[in-house]
Amino acid sequence: MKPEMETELQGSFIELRKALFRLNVKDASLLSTAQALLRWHDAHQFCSRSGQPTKKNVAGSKRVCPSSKIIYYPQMAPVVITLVSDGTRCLLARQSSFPKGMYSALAGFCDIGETLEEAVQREVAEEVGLEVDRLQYSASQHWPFPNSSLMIACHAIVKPGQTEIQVNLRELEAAAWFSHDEVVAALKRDRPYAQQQDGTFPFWLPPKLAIAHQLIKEWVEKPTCPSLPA
Ligand SMILES: NC(=O)c1ccc[n+]([C@@H]2O[C@H](COP(=O)([O-])OP(=O)(O)OC[C@H]3O[C@@H](n4cnc5c(N)ncnc54)[C@H](O)[C@@H]3O)[C@@H](O)[C@H]2O)c1
Repeated sequence: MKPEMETELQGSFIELRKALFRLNVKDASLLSTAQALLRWHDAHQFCSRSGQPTKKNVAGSKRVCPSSKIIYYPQMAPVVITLVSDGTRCLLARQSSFPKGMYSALAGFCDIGETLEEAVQREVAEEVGLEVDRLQYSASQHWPFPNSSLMIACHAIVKPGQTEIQVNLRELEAAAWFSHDEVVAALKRDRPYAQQQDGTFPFWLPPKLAIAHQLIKEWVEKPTCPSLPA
């Protein structure tokens, strides 16, 4: 591990986020994995059955309770992230906690017992009131915020006639359809945080490090998803 990354590991959660955005994608992935493991060890120092201290193995890949013999392994929570399209536009949303002006794809934790397909359909229905089908897997990513998540990214198309968004304001601040040109322009914005003269912030997209960026870029390159079955 590079010395500057070891230093970053000592930092707080906010510092970690800043560090990740400064690094290239590969180093950021290493850093986020290391930080996630450190946080997991810190949060699993005691056995949930015996209450006794657990012991880390030499590799740091698990913890064992000498009393109950239970072995604890680091875990990741599966999260689906979906770029919904109607064939010509894509649907992006923002939470009030996002940086001003930033929109992303729809994301949500999988419920226990759900398939990925069911999780995508439930999350899209819950967040924007739309039914989707024709799912296409894109890629996956480890994501350290707030704890370790396995982001599973896919594209989906709304069912015919299903384009009216009903934003669930308990989960989102806003959601909207964006044209291809609007998304292309947003991807080119190099100083997204800059406030405009009228006090508003321009529409911008997650940085390259986030799998949301990759999903959006894929859609820009193939907006009609020709590889999806008709
Ligand atoms: N890498 C990316 O491009 C990208 C993009 C968007 C979201 N994300 C991540 O995806 C995750 C989910 O996104 P979101 O918008 O639903 O996040 P969120 O933080 O709004 O979480 C929604 C709710 O899920 C519940 N929750 C938290 N941890 C859980 C867990 N382990 N299992 C089940 N439920 C849990 C909580 O009640 C929380 O309020 C977040 O960790 C977010 O950081 C990553």
